[in-house]
Amino acid sequence: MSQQDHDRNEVIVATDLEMRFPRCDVLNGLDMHVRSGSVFALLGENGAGKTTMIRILTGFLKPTSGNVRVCGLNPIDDALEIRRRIGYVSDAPALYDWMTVAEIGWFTASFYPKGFVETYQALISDYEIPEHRKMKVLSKGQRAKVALSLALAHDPELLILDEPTSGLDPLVRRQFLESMVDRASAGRTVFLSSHQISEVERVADTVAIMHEGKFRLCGELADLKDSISEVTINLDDPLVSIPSLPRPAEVLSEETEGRQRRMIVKGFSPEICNEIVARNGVNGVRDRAASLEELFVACTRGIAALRSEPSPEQSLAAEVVEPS
Ligand SMILES: Nc1ncnc2c1ncn2[C@@H]1O[C@H](COP(=O)(O)OP(=O)(O)OP(=O)(O)O)[C@@H](O)[C@H]1O
Repeated sequence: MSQQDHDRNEVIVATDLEMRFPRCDVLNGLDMHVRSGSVFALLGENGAGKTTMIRILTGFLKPTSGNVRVCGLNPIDDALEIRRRIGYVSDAPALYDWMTVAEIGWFTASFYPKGFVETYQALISDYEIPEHRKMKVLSKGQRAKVALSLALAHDPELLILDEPTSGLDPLVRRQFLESMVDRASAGRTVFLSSHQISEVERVADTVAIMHEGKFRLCGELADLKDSISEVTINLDDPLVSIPSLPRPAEVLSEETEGRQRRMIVKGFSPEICNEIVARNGVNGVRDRAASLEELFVACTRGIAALRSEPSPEQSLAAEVVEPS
């Protein structure tokens, strides 16, 4: 790590990252800080740019602009050194099909310090994979286990995983997730992208939700869950309009069903709740902590809904009802 990153205890630092492909802008000024000793989970819809981000971190792709440091190194200038220091499993690991499970371990060991083969063999044996079987005849899950073993065998300070549990059966999945938490407790860092929200909820301490090329939300999972609520407002009349919530509340998504308005709100408080309850036409307000899945939907689909044109019914409400 560079002295500066080291002082801040950050293993990945990205600032103002932009990635533009012809006809497709994937990253639009993204900032990211990953604390060492954490499990950092990157969530996003299909095509949000998770793999693109990981390819930039691992030096396979040069960003259009912006700065990125991984373990204090520049992924383009120091790509080989970064790949030696980190462990990386892509969403479609390229493994030499003509080699056996044992041979691929010996081959990969030549790029790493002593001790690699022994650790690799121990992991392969834990996963119950026959050493002398050829890679090309392994099942999808067995290949995923070999790829993970190869990425873990040099005990990297940073492990980067693109969709790590796809192909693993529930038992191995659970074992694997627990081992990621153990790594973080031992001071190692795990950076993973995933669609499995319930898994992320179990293992991650920091979560980032990517949307339109930026992090729409990023923070410690416990803090995000504490600061974001699902708020349900019951109205006397479906046409009653509710003026915007006072600051610091921020509405991430909103939907109306009859007389009920349901919002995902950041920074909701008992004071704001009392203020809404006191308004004319409001029958009651309920709030509860939002789940990670609700946050994800709010930050992706909900944003589009908030930006879309108001329905004729909503416009009418705005015209005919004066806020109290
Ligand atoms: N080399 C490329 N040239 C042009 N467009 C690309 C290239 N690589 C990726 N893209 C586009 O960038 C966008 C983000 O792709 P990416 O694979 O990073 O998404 P993702 O979040 O990993 O998606 P998924 O969850 O489906 O795996 C997509 O629209 C994809 O088509």
